[in-house]
Amino acid sequence: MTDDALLDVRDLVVRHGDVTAVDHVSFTLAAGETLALNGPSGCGKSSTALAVLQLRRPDAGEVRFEGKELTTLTERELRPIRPRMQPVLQDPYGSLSPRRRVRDAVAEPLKVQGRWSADDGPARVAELLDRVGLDPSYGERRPHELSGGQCQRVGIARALASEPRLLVLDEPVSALDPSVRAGVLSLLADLQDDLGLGYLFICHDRAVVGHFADRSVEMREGRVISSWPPR
Ligand SMILES: Nc1ncnc2c1ncn2[C@@H]1O[C@H](COP(=O)(O)OP(=O)(O)OP(=O)(O)O)[C@@H](O)[C@H]1O
Repeated sequence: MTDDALLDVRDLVVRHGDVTAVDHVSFTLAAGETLALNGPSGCGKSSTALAVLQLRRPDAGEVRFEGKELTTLTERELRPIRPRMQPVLQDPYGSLSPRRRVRDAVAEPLKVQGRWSADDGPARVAELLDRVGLDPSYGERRPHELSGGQCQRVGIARALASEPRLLVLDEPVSALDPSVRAGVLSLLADLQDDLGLGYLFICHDRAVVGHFADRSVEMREGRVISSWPPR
């Protein structure tokens, strides 16, 4: 176990009925680093991501985040930790409520976590939108009034509202037009530089992985079959 790891996953196992989706997977991730989970459809990437986030409790193994073992914690004990590890999902529209304005989607984590005040809450939302490259006037829009790339930026702003240390990015650019992918990846790189975030970056596209990740592990049928650079 490495002391300076932001995330240290050991022998993770996730079963869906008879299917072992994740079969003794181990990896570490440091703050400020991007680790890609790469591999074909069905190899267990999303199951790994959900188990890291404790959105699906693993069947065995350890998930140590900021030095704390999460798999043995109760839901109540996890509550203060959850904001610090945030997912960003593939489908930018699906992760936002269609009826809710952008400003309310970004404000929600602040309100739920008791960090909202009428005095400075709206300014914080405007600042978060600006941080992801959106004019604060976009706060008045609803998801269907945004492009896919803008919508994904809102998803990132919403994740940042929780002041996370780790983003679990599950195919964050796969649903986007090739022409807007580079912009979103470059935003993620800037945010990582500025905030020292760790990224667990799930991606099936090797070209994107090679360009964006510091390290990668390749999965097949629930197992890690290789890692780059080699250990
Ligand atoms: N909720 C579930 N119930 C039953 N089986 C599941 C469930 N989720 C995943 N699986 C199975 O577990 C295995 C791993 O799936 P998982 O979604 O983790 O892989 P993936 O690499 O993320 O695939 P994709 O890139 O298509 O999302 C697959 O065989 C899948 O069918």
